[in-house]
Amino acid sequence: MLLGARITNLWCFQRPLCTKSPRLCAKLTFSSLSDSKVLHSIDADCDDDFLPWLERKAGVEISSFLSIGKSAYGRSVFASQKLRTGDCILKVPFDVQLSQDNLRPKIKSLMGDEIGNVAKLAIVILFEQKMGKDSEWAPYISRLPQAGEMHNTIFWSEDELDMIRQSSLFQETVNKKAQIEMEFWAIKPALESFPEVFNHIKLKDFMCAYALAVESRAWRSTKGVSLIPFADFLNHDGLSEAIVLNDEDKQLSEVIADRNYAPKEEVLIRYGNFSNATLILDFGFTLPYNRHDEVQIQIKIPDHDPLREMKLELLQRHCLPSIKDINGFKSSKDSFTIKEVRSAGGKRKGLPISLRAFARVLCCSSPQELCDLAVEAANNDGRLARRPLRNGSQEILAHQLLLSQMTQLTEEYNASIKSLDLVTSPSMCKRLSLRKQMARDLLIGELRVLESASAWLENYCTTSAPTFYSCPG
Ligand SMILES: C[S@@+](CC[C@H](N)C(=O)[O-])C[C@H]1O[C@@H](n2cnc3c(N)ncnc32)[C@H](O)[C@@H]1O
Repeated sequence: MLLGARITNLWCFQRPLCTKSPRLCAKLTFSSLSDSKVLHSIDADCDDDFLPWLERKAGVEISSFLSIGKSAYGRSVFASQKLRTGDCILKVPFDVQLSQDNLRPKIKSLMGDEIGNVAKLAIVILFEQKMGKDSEWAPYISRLPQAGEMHNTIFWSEDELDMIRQSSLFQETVNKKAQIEMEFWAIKPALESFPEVFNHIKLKDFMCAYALAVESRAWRSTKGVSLIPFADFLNHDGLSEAIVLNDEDKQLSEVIADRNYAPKEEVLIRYGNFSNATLILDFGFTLPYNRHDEVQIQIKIPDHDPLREMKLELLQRHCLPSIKDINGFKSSKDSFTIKEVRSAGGKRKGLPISLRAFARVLCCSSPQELCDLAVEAANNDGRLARRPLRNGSQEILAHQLLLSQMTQLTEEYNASIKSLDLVTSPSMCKRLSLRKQMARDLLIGELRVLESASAWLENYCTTSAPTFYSCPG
């Protein structure tokens, strides 16, 4: 739930930690996941003593409303009594949260500014893990997931990654692995100064601490990023309105119930508005239906286009490298993020304006048309091709071009989804079938986005044609 560096930057979440101001974080809606989930079993063997331990450490009560139990998705948190909307169900003081401040001073002194907060927190985890029972955090650290228990794509084998090659998540995973590796080599010399603790530390260990313990369960905080014991046992529901809030005045993190809960019901929060791609990369799971799914598409100006240089120059002059339009769509040069086109109050929202502008430029067939666009931009807000082209048939052509790209991508996605049926191993293990299901959820979600875009484009091309043709020039 930490920051990530998805291309879109949409996922710059270290987990969205709201500074508390509205008492109840958002409007009240009922979460779909939580409706039917009740306590499977209190994890009596190991978890009955966790909250009392944390409360002793904090010197204050953390929650009288919740208990830890097992869910279909590992540990989870359940209502131990009736909860009402607006109840503050847990409060975790900052001083029982783990951050880079917990780094031993000797180790800290060897870490340069080039080492990021996440890497530093990962070292804290590794250190406390190595201390074993002697760690003052042992009851918490021992409950963090082990390597092999999580399914973030950075842990997928090459064959498994092949299942998602169609999605931009494939490249994001490659980039992420490279980034973690780079950080590991940067900190390794410092760690080697403490052979008694970090003896023979391997990239794999660092990667686990980085991704397992930190990225999937740390929140952005004033200290960079922090692990919030107990709060991080809460599972995710994309429709929940409850999130983790920070109260800087009281120096604690808290969660407010976004609805009523019956005793023993699983309590869920929303980690953020994350697509399945983000959820797999950072958390190692997907939702069967995720309304935040999105697709990265790249559109290139063909090499054989005689106006290529002129178009590139024009785009560079008028389009900033990264643009966020009013609908929250982000894009950079020739790469665009599209979301599901929904009908909002009967009015369809459409595709990102920047993508449509790009297509309009792409469709120009003479230097004069490009000059006209440049003049129009200069006479307006400086942005290129934000309005329908005056030439109606060109406008349709631009959108047909997008439609053909969407159609091609749709076919490729359909083929990838179909080929998942062929993915099997002699004894199809639980891990592979789980990851296959995640790949399916991801691809199906992205396909849904593409299909909605195609439908919108088809409609635009059909319904707009007469209007454009009737007002030439
Ligand atoms: C912050 S932890 C939540 C506690 C976790 N279940 C545990 O056992 O410690 C986040 C992890 O829980 C699991 N998880 C949370 N919500 C989920 C969901 N809706 N579906 C599947 N897995 C989920 C994923 O493994 C995720 O990486």
